[in-house]
Amino acid sequence: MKKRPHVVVTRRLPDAIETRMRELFETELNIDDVPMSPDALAAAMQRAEVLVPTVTDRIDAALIAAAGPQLKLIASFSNGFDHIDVEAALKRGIAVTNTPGVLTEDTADMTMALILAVPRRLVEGARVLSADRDWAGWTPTWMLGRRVTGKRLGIVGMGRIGQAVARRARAFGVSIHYHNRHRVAPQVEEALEATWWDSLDQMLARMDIISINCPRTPGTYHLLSERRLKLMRPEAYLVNTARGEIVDEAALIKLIASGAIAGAGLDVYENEPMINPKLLRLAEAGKVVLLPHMGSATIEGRIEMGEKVLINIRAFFDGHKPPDRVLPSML
Ligand SMILES: NC(=O)C1=CN([C@@H]2O[C@H](COP(=O)(O)OP(=O)(O)OC[C@H]3O[C@@H](n4cnc5c(N)ncnc54)[C@H](O)[C@@H]3O)[C@@H](O)[C@H]2O)C=CC1
Ligand SMILES: O=CC(=O)O
Repeated sequence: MKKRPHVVVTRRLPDAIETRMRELFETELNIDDVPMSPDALAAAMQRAEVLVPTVTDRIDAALIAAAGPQLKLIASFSNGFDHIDVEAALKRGIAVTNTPGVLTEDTADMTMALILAVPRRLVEGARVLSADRDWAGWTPTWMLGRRVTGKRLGIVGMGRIGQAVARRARAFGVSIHYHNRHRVAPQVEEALEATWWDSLDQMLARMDIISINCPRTPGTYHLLSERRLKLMRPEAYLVNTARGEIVDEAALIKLIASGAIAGAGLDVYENEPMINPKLLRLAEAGKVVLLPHMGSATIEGRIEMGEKVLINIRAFFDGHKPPDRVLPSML
């Protein structure tokens, strides 16, 4: 009988996925769900043929260099793969896979929720009834936000999630603009009635809402730098459900605090899980809505991500190319 591959999983996964994983592979689970230290990850990479990490595991070049020769596949339970030094892995002959597509709609829903929540002061309003309970009733001038319909949305990164955000925003009467590494296919642009901006700077200066939906790569670190954030209009909002490091967080905080940008809706942060206390104060003041990196957090999505991990591992050990290989052209 063929030897079952030895798989190490770094965090708890949905029950159904863990059960199936145990049926199919020689599986080590992280039952306590405590994040693995770099030493624990290094040890796991010494014994595993397959590592199943998530976005909270930093698989850097040093860890990959120290991995045992039996490690053949890093099958990440995530869409983004910026936590893995893919180039170093591929150089060592270790394949890398991710779980694209199955969390597109969930993450776009959460992005749209932030696009609505920030200008319409949703969280502030909800807090009035849950905490203080001192609501004196409806008044014509209290708790006024900004209208969403008729506004211009600029999407940075018009891939799967960016396009799904555009589809939703159109239904709210928002006009779609985008900046992407490459212009998207004409039929996609046409269906979304989307306007392409070759210049990110020019787009930033004209939009009411900016949504960040590009991956974190060496090229997108602080893509929204202080200089670029300063191009935004004082009435504009920034929403980021991609990765914290794409935005210069300290500059964003400064500009919101000074009124140079109206506010922000964030699901991701530069130093997760640490949150800059100044951001928490802005949240108290109703200037930002902060979510704890939960863009893809649905039961359905997490099960489908797990299924993708299973399929990728099986395909690899059956001698096929796993469907969700991260290729050098994607880096
Ligand atoms: N908050 C959350 O829970 C989640 C966050 N994500 C994040 O969302 C990101 C996007 O996911 P998908 O839409 O599935 O990826 P995708 O690969 O389909 O789309 C990304 C788009 O960004 C573009 N892009 C790359 N570099 C760019 C640059 N410098 N400037 C402008 N555009 C650039 C690409 O050309 C591509 O069209 C992931 O990489 C991940 O970091 C993904 C899932 C859940
Ligand atoms: O941020 C989550 C992911 O899957 O990427």
